[in-house]
Amino acid sequence: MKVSVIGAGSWGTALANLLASQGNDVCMWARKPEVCESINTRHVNPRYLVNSTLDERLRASSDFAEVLKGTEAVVVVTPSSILRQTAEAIAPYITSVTPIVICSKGVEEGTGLLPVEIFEDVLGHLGRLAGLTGPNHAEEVIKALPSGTVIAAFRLKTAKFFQELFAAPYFRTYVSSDVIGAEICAAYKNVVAIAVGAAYGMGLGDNTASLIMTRGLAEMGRLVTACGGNSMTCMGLAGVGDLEVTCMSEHSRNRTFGYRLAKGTTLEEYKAETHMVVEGAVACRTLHTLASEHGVDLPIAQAVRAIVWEGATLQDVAVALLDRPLKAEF
Ligand SMILES: NC(=O)C1=CN([C@@H]2O[C@H](COP(=O)(O)OP(=O)(O)OC[C@H]3O[C@@H](n4cnc5c(N)ncnc54)[C@H](O)[C@@H]3O)[C@@H](O)[C@H]2O)C=CC1
Ligand SMILES: O=C(CO)COP(=O)(O)O
Repeated sequence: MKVSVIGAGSWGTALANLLASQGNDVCMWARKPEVCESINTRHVNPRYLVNSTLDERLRASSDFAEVLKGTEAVVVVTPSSILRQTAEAIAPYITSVTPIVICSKGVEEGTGLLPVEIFEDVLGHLGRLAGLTGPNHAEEVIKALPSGTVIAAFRLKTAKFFQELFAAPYFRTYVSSDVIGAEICAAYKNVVAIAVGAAYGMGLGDNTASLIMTRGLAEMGRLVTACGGNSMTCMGLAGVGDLEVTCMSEHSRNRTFGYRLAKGTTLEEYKAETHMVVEGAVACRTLHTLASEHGVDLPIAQAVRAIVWEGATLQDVAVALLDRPLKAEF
């Protein structure tokens, strides 16, 4: 199948490589021509996953027309902050029924829209849209280490289309009809991972990490339910699965950023050092829009927001969180 992957960061590269290795005709869009040149000639992405040799059949271009010519499926893997501009950029080159799966994790600033909703807003035709999310660090998928993921779509046929497309011996794909739940979990777990990383950075222990993860999961469930999603999604790969890997893995940018934050590194310094997105740093702000709209209290997300964007100290925020009124667990 002719597949277009939009975005050549770590996750775009790993997914494009997976699809090419399964025999698909894959062309990946990268912003920088030198990245395309390196992928096409040396089969290496010079900026992300630099130690991996990519499938020789994988091609790259910085020209949307070339990448999307004759495409039968589009895989979007840009940072969530540019999803709207990505949807607008691909619009002239796709048909009104081309299936699109969005693999980015986040919530739109200002509107509170989820990735699939942003694409619906720009391109219409909700039925051909899907979201892919789960505990999937690119660093492990590129090495073909077994992973599982969830493909959520409002239309089962679309979810099954992408389930078949991505399925590989080491990549197990599940379908779900809960797009809202899956995409809220995806955005939310990154925020909790920053809090866990920060706790470790402050010298706190595994009990603290577990407390943050479990109460973070409770917050996630409240928001998913309030927004019309299925709270059971929080118990699956998109929820607790991804929460666990992002809070605990050495590969997690969000967890590492939280750790470094506690040691005095700012968001700008961390991003300049790694060239990588830290989606949770934005999501702690954008999720607030959704939470306020639905009257949901999110103390952990609020704490992360106060530290990252409002200059609060970790110490003060930790004390305030622990000082909240005592209550029943559920
Ligand atoms: N890295 C991972 O293991 C996973 C990442 N994701 C999600 O996938 C999305 C992409 O993440 P990564 O691939 O990790 O990102 P990354 O940090 O590895 O790379 C970001 C990519 O976006 C490009 N980019 C940045 N600003 C841009 C702009 N204004 N216009 C066009 N391109 C721009 C960069 O050049 C780079 O190719 C995020 O939403 C992330 O949460 C989801 C699952 C796993
Ligand atoms: O979404 C991810 C794993 O599923 C990636 O998380 P990080 O951005 O924290 O690395």
